[in-house]
Amino acid sequence: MSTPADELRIAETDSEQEYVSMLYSRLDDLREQSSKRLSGALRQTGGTHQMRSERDTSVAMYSDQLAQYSAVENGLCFGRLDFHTDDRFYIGRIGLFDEDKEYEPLLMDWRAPAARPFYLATAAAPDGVRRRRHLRTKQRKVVGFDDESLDINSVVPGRNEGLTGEATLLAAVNASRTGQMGDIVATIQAEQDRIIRTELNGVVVVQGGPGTGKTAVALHRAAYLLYTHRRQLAKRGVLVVGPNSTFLRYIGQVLPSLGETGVLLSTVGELYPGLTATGREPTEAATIKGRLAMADVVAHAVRDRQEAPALVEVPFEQDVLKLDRKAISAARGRARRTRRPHNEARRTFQREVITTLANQAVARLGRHLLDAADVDDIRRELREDPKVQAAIDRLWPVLTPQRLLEELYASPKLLAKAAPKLTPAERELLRRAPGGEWTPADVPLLDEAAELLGEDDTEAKARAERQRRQAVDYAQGVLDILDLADDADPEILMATDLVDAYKLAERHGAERYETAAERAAADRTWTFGHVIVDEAQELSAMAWRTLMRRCPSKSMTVVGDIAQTGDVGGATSWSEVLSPYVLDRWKLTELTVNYRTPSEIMAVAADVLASVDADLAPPTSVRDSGFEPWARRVGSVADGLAEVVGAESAAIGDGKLVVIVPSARLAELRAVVPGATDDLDAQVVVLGVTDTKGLEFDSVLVVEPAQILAESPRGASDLYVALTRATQRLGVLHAEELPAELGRLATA
Ligand SMILES: Nc1ncnc2c1ncn2[C@@H]1O[C@H](COP(=O)(O)OP(=O)(O)OP(=O)(O)O)[C@@H](O)[C@H]1O
Repeated sequence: MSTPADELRIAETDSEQEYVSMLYSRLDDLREQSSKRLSGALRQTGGTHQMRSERDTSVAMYSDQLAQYSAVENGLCFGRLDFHTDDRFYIGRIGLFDEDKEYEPLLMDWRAPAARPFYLATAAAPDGVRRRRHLRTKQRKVVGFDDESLDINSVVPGRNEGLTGEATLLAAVNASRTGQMGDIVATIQAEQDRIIRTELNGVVVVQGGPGTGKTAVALHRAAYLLYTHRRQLAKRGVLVVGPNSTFLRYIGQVLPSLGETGVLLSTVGELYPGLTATGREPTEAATIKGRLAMADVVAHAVRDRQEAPALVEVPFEQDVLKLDRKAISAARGRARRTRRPHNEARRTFQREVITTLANQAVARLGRHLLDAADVDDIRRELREDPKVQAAIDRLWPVLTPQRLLEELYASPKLLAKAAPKLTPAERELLRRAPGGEWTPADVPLLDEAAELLGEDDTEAKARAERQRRQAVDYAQGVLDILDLADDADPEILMATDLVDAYKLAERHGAERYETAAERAAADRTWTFGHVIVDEAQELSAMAWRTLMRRCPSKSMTVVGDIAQTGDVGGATSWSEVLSPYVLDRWKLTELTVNYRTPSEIMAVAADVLASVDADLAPPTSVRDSGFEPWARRVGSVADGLAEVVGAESAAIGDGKLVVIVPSARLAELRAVVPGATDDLDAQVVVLGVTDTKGLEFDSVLVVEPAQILAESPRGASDLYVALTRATQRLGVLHAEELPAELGRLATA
C-alpha cells in the first residue's frame, strides 16, 4: 500500500518528467534547426574564395552544434535548485532558453556562474538556496530524485559532513564500473569545483592521492574553460596529455559526454605528427633520454654535422677547386651567426662556399677576361654542379630530425662526440641500428631536433588543405545520414545516427579536422591555448620541455600525485619540475577525499604509502565497502591464478576485474587466465602494473607483490598504485613471502 509520502513522490516525479520532456523537445527543435542550417550551408556551391571560406566556417559550426546536441542526450538535466525567493533553476549539461519568452533560461549550463550554488552551497553557507535536488534519469525518463535541505538544523555531523548531494554521490561511486570513465557533472564536490573554475592563466597544480578525482577534475576543467573562454580557446584548442593510450581510451568519452569535442587527447609519444612511437626499450635507456642534459646532446649532435675537415677537393670542369679548413670554418661561422635553424642556415653556408669556389675559378680563368655576366654564369654552374652539391651536403647536410637521431644512435663515434658527459655504458644503452622502431622517449628528442633543424612547411600546407576538404566531406556524410533518416521515428533520430556517422568516418580512416585541436594534432609547431597534463608525475624533464614548447602562454593544469611516481625519470617534487619554466609562479591546489577506494583497502594502501615516504598522508575514503581485503599464499601463482580469477569474477557479477602482475611476468600470467586481454571492455583484464595508472576496476587481484616491489626502484609507489585501483574488492595472490607492508591483509 502506498503511503501519502509515496504518492507525493510519485506526483513530484511526474511533474519533473513533464519538465524534462519539455527540455528534450526543445533539444530536438535545436537539432532540427542546426541540421537544416547545415544542409543549407552544404548546398551552397561555387562563389568567391571568401564565400567558400564562410561556407566552411558555417559547415564546421553547425556540424559541431549537432555533435554537441547529440552528446548531451543522456542526463541532459540532472539537478534543480530551489531558492528562498521561490525562484527555481534546472541545471544540466548545456544551457537551453525559451525563444518565445525573451530567451528565459529553461536549463542552466552547469558551467554558468549562476549554477555554482549547485556545487558549493552548504547548510552553513546556503547562498539563498533552500533545497538542492538531484534528478536521476534513464534515457529521457525521470526515474527518481534525491533532495537535500540546506537548513542548518538538518546537518548530521559525521564523516561525510562536507559532501554535496551525498546520496547521489554514493550511488555513483558504488555503481559497477564499465571500462570507460564517466563524467561527474552531477556530483562535483566543492573542493573539486573550486579547482575546475580556477582562472585560465598561469600554471595550476592539482595534487591529490589516488581516487580523489584528479582526472575527473582535469577533464571537467577543460570543459569549463572551453565554455568560459570559448573564443580564445576554440582558436588554439586544448591539449590533454595522458600517460598511455590505454588510459586515453579509458577517459575518451568524458569530454564528448560534456558536449566538448575540441580537445586533443594525446600521450607525449604521439605528439610528433606522422610518427608512431610504439617501440620498446629498456627503462634505463628511456631514463637517460628523459634527462634534461639530452637537450645539449641533441644540440651538440647538430653542430657535429656541420663539419670542417682540413681540405675538400671539388672537381669542376677541367679543374679541381679547393676548400681548406679556413674557408669552410669562415662559411660555417657566417651560417651559424645567422642564428637560424640548421636547415635554414644552410643557404648562407652554401652561398659562402659558392663565393669561395667562384673566386678560385675566376682567378684561374683570368679575372680580366671575364665580365659580371660571366661571373654570374660561373656561380650558377657551380650551384648546379652535382659534385659541388655533394661537397656541400657532406659539410652541411640537410637533416630531418629522424635522420639526425637515427645516425647518432647508430654511430659510437657520433655518440661519443655529442654526449661526452655520458658514461660509455650509458652511451651504449642509446645505441640502435638504423631502421629500429621509435620509442616514446625518442619523441621529445625528435621535437628538440626539429626545433634546431627547422622544417620545410610545404607538406604541412598541403596537409591543411586536405584537412579542410575532409571536414566538408565529413559534414556532407552527416547530412546524408540525417536525410536518410527523415522518415524514421523522430524520437530516436539524430543522436544515434550522428554517433554512427562519426564511427563510420573513423572506420574508413577519414578523420574530422574541423576543430583547432584536430588541426593541431597534425602540426608539430602548433601552440595550444591551454594544456592539461594528467599523471604529470611520470613525465621526464625532456617531455616537460616538449610540452612547455606547445604552450608558450604557460596556461596549464598539471595533475598528479608525487606519491604515485613510478617512472625513474619522473618527478619527486612539483617545484623541481616547474621552476625551470615558471620559477615559483605556479599555484598548488589539493584534493583530499578518495571517491574510489573504500576505507578497508585504503588502510592497506596507507601502510605501503608510509614505506614510500612516512610524511605522505593518504586521502580519506568517502565510504566503506564492508569487504575485507585478503591475501592467499599458493605454491605457484601460475598454477593457482585461474581458479582465483574464476571465483572473483563470479563474485563481482557484471563488474570488472583486473589482475595486476609484475611487468616481467605479464605474458606468462596472461596466458594462464582464460579469455584474459588488455581490452578494458572485457570483464577480466590482465595488466602489468605500469599500465594500470589512472584506471579503476570493481575488483583488483594483485599477483606477487614482492616482485612488483623488487622490479623497480619505485616499486613501492607501483604497489601503492596497484592496490588503489579497486572500487570494491582487493585480493593478493602470492607464492613468495608477503611484503611486510601488506601485513594487515587477512589470510584467505
Ligand atoms: N565528485 C565525484 N562524483 C562522483 N564520482 C567521482 C567524483 N569525484 C571522483 N569520482 C570518481 O572517483 C573515481 C576516481 O576519480 P579519478 O580517476 O579522477 O581519480 P584520480 O585522482 O585521477 O585517481 P588516480 O590518481 O588513482 O588516477 C572515478 O570513478 C571518478 O568518476
